[in-house]
Amino acid sequence: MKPRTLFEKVWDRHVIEQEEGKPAILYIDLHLVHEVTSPQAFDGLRLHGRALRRPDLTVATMDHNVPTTNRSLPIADATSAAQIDALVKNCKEFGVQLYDLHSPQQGIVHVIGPELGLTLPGKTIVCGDSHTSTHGAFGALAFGIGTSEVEHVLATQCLQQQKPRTMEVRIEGKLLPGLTAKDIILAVIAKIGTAGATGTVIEYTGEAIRNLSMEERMTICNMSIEAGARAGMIAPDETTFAYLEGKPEAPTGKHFAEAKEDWRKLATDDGASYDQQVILNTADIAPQVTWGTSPGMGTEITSRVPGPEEFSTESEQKSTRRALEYMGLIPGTPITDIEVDRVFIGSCTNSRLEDLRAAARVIKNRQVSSHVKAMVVPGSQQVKLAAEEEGLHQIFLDAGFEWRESGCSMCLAMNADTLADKERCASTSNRNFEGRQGRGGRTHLVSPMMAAAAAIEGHFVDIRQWEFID
Ligand SMILES: CC(C)[C@H](C(=O)O)[C@@H](O)C(=O)O
Ligand code: SF4
Repeated sequence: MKPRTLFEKVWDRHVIEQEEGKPAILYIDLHLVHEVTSPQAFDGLRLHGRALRRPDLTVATMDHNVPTTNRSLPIADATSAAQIDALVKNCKEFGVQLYDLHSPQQGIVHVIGPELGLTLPGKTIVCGDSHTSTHGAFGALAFGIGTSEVEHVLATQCLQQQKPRTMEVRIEGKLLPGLTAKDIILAVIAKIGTAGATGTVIEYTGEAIRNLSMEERMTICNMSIEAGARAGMIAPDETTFAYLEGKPEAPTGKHFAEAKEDWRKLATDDGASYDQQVILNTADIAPQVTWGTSPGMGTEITSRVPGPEEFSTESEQKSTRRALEYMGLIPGTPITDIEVDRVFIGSCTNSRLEDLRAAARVIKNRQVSSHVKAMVVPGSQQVKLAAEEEGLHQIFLDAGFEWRESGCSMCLAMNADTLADKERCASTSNRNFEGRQGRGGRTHLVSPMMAAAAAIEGHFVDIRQWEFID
């Protein structure tokens, strides 16, 4: 048989029908649902008198709209309250397991899937959410779908899909202290651009990737979509299996051993080829800070804010000019001179236990700068609890951070957590679009360590040169 990539193997296992020149029909193993992109889909089912094809393969949580403060109070925002109520009602009516506002397993959909062991190697996973690519860290084929497709999957458990092309992103070298998975993926996007991987599924390979923990791998796959890719994947290995063993929904005992043998077969075969290839070495990557209004507008902490003339095309020059104006930045300013008003540690990119540990290590026995307001929003209630058991919350609170309940929060400001006009934020999230964290708000994407150091110093600092206890 012709050597195949990880993506091709998972794809082949799920094609139900493939007519020449047409999209394939894929079987979907897991459908994750949240409150923003599901109400119309459930309405559609009702309208056509349809039931759910596989309620047992459908799991819902509420994350985008949920308050991160006291949850016993009613939700003030009418749209948020309506979406949350609709999800409760729909899940009840259609028999879907829901982790609601008061569930100990509630959290951002891409954080709870892996932590519950729902996300497994070789699965096809969809959700009405672009960052579904996160789950590819386990060697699943996981991608975001639109609301009409959500309805289609609810009704049929299948999806029409054009076969994507493949791209290998190989990261060579080792990660030195201060450099993180977030810096790798921001550097990849800065290099290839936000459309660089359009129409492809990325497979991340190389020594640096193999040495990453599962949580770090999720950070990488999470942002694949910001490079334009359909999905990002990493071949499952011992790190993956160790993470999954004992997770509530993962196979157990003999079944786990059998599953492991099967999952091992998913790795890309020797001699398989990709349609495109990008190679980076960690030696050439420094901690990253975005300066503009797209995740590709990023640079190194040791660098300066670029000017429009540094870009070759007229359209790049125009978008740079506009981004600098929106961000209130002057070309030539050293990145380390940029002062921040707010720090947000959270989102499905960087709100897991290891992220919180990394940030806590930086801030321990220090104080948040007097002109900065900083908050930590754990990705799930389970992350929150685990962090509290280790005393991380106390480190954050002692330093002057707020410690909140889990959800998307200020990643996209659909709840009450927003930036004010012109407020500047060091954020561990994945999108820095205009208005993303609140109208007129200015977002700089960074790693949790870099965000923590910015909270303390009040401006960006090179974490590698900054003294912190390791
Ligand atoms: C609300 C949802 C549709 C959206 C997405 O698809 O990604 C959100 O999660 C985001 O990060 O912008
Ligand atoms: S945390 Fe942000 S990126 Fe992730 S699902 Fe929520 S809104 Fe989207």
